[in-house]
Amino acid sequence: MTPSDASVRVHADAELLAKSVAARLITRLVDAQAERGSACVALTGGGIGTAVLREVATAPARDAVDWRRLDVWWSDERFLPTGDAERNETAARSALLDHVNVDPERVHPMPAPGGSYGDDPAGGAQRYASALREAAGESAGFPRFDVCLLGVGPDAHVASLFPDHSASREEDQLAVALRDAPKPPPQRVTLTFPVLRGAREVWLVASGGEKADAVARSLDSTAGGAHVPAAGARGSERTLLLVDRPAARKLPPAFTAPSVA
Ligand SMILES: O=C(O)[C@H](O)[C@@H](O)[C@H](O)[C@H](O)COP(=O)(O)O
Repeated sequence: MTPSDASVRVHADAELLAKSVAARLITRLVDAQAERGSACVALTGGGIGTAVLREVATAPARDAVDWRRLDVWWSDERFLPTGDAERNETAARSALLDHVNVDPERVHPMPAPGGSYGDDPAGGAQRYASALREAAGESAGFPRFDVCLLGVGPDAHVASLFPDHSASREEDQLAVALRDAPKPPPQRVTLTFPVLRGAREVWLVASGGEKADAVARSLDSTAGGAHVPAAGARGSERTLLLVDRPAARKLPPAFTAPSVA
């Protein structure tokens, strides 16, 4: 299936961006549950990604989502002990998951050191890939996320897919380990592009002027995901680039008028 081109929404500042993405996420999950009886989301880490989850937790319409019928995955994780403050899982639980009635059996954190695979992130990546396959059943190969939420690094990385890293060129494994991530901590587990691109919708969320270059490069469909990961992250049905005005300042003028006041 041809990846979808990105549509851009610009909001005045980071707070309004986080609130807007939260409202959009609630509506998207409600629609998915109405259409298929359940919804499936992949969360990310980082400042704006976690801010979105905090806004979901306090949104008036929060409980329009049937939290018991939601499957929660992660697109990447820092390979740190469970409960470590630097884990994306820890941030997501604190921001949202501990405040809503999710089914613990349907929340799938990425592995931490000390599991059956020991302290090897590669073993953790293999374990997560097996969990993805088990959840999808034989036919699909891995779950199709209704929304794959991704932050964007200043180097245009998404999840833990960094420019020109071997993980960003991986097309067979569903999840891989890094031991040399440019963004600390160095040991990480990440989904690969085939899984991200299997999402119905990919949402790239970025705030702040330091992301302006990466945001502009993310629209370059000729760049290729290995060199510009944000340009390779596309949903099978829809891709949204959701940014605040500072992050949009290097986009073509047509995009920089805010979608809302
Ligand atoms: O583990 C991580 O750090 C994230 O998964 C990473 O991909 C993050 O989303 C981006 O680096 C943007 O982070 P900020 O929004 O904090 O800039």
